[in-house]
Amino acid sequence: MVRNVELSGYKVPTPIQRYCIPAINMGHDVIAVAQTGSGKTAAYLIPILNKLMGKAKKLAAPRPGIDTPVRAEPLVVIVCPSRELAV
Ligand SMILES: Nc1ncnc2c1ncn2[C@@H]1O[C@H](COP(=O)(O)OP(=O)(O)OP(=O)(O)O)[C@@H](O)[C@H]1O
Repeated sequence: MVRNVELSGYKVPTPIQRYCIPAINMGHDVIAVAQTGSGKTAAYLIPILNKLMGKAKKLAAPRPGIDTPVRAEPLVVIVCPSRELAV
């Protein structure tokens, strides 16, 4: 995960990321407010992706002919205040 963040060109976390990423990694719920362009998206997506990595089997939907029990369920809900931010 850290390597991929570095490959994205992110060398230093923004202030909102510095506070949010450790808190989310510890399992806390977070409500954060910061101005546009301050890096809020990565502040929640980096720890979310970190938690989801390695859980592909759990995320996979059941498929016909495959005996291994797998299930599909939402693990993350991201709420946006407008349609434009969601697309
Ligand atoms: N740690 C970082 N280092 C360098 N660039 C970053 C970092 N975090 C985010 N960025 C870049 O800064 C830009 C703005 O980030 P982003 O759009 O995620 O901010 P935001 O706060 O979510 O904005 P908005 O309020 O519009 O949703 C993007 O191009 C993003 O790739």
